[in-house]
Amino acid sequence: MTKILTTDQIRALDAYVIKHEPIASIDLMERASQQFVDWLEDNAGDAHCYGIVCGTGNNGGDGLAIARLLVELDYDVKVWIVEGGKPSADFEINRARLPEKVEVHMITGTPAPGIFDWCTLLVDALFGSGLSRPLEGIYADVIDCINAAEALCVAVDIPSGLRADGPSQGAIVRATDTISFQVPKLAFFFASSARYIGDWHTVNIVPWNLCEDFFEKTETDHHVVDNVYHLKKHREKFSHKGTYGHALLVAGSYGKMGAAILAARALLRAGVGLLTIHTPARGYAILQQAVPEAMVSIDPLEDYASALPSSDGYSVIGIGPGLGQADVTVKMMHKILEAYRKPMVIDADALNILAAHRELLSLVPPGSILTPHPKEFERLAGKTANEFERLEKQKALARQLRSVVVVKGAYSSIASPEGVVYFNTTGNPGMATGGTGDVLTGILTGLLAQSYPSLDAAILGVYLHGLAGDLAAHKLGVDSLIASDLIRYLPAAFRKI
Ligand SMILES: NC(=O)C1=CN([C@@H]2O[C@H](COP(=O)(O)OP(=O)(O)OC[C@H]3O[C@@H](n4cnc5c(N)ncnc54)[C@H](OP(=O)(O)O)[C@@H]3O)[C@@H](O)[C@H]2O)[C@@H](O)CC1
Ligand SMILES: [K+]
Repeated sequence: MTKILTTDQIRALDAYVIKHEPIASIDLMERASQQFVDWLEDNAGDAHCYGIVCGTGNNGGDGLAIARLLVELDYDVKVWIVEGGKPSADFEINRARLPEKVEVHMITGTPAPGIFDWCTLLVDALFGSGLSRPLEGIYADVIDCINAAEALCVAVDIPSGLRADGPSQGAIVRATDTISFQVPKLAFFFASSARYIGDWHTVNIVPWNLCEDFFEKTETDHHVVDNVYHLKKHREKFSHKGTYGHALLVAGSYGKMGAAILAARALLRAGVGLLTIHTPARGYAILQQAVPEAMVSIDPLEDYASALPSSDGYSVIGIGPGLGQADVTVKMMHKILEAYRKPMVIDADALNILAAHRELLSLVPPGSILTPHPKEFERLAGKTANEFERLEKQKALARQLRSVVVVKGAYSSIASPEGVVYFNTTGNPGMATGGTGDVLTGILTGLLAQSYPSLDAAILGVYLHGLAGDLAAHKLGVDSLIASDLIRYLPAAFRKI
């Protein structure tokens, strides 16, 4: 897991490295700029007319060093410096190091439209992590010109105008790519930032072994899930189906039996020992045929689940996919929550029932996993003004329920009962289709059945779900991906980790 640091912590990291490596700050800037140029060469080497747009802080200092390094590689480079603010010491050093042959344009007033027409690639080095207020005036005008230009735009560290740790206002650069130094910023994980960040990449400017101690001692609520291998349990030679738990899946209603099938198949592929599906009577034949490995518990009602014979003996209950919200189903859910004290996986209509009958929230067994998408989360926790606020509400809900709350999205966020958040990095837009959530419920229920601790199950399950999607997309492309493909590629995802 990589820790996501605040801008203050990143500043402290830079200071730590400067002191302990030790390295002069201008040399650290040189290293950052070199890494940036290496990335450009590998990924945008055919863009020959580089326009470097600089502020006068250290982000602008990076820009000037990048300009010099590109000139040394024989690219055509022009520099624009927006005047204002006291130049930083390292900016001044790199200003003096810039070869005389490089054209430097000072921007002192509103720039003319089309000012960047010459460029095929713009490097945004106006502001980085030192942004302290919304950008306006001449800076906003320059940003309008950058955003209007046809050139690709690669941001140094963070798009200018975007705040790393909180909601942004004012003008913001819309980059095609963002190269962040050492660690990604919190804003990178939110849908609302995507149009500014483009694709983000991190480059190391400090060898990890030199800052290991710093990272260990630095506390943060936010992590990136980049490896889950250590979480995976191994299947023992002398194990049997009892070893891997007996899951109960409560899913499906009239017109939504597909959700039950998807969740059940994923549950089995996640390695559960035994599976029983409780389903409305109409689902009996469907499920027996579609999922022969599962047993079926049949509800007295034809179309909706209304009465579970007993929840005793099951290692875990997964509830929600395709369940519907009929009054009889609400009553059944109330009874299950009163009787069952082991962790549950709660999704879809089961979440909507909790949102509409808030008295049930206190009955959620500690250690459960809730998997709302943003709309379901809003129903549960209320509207929020932005994703930073939503993240805080997510942590609060996880603490309140002493459970894991997963808000699904491009970077699904997984909040532990202690309010620590893990952002998942697998998955792709092909997964934005109906049924993929049901597959996730199945995977998580299957892992909980096998006695994975709830947080491990959530981190591992969300990662595997996205990885199965990535492997499927690699073969099939993102446009035609369907939820069943995730189940088909789940075995390969397990093998891969
Ligand atoms: N530290 C290191 O060792 C390394 C750092 N590196 C690089 O440094 C970057 C951080 O540099 P930085 O701290 O100098 O901040 P940066 O964003 O360039 O500008 C700050 C200036 O802008 C001003 N200002 C702020 N908001 C404003 C506004 N709305 N409108 C107008 N002005 C505004 C602010 O003024 P103030 O807030 O003080 O009034 C201050 O003068 C980082 O992102 C990375 O690229 C790398 O080289 C690796 C090594
Ligand atoms: K920038």
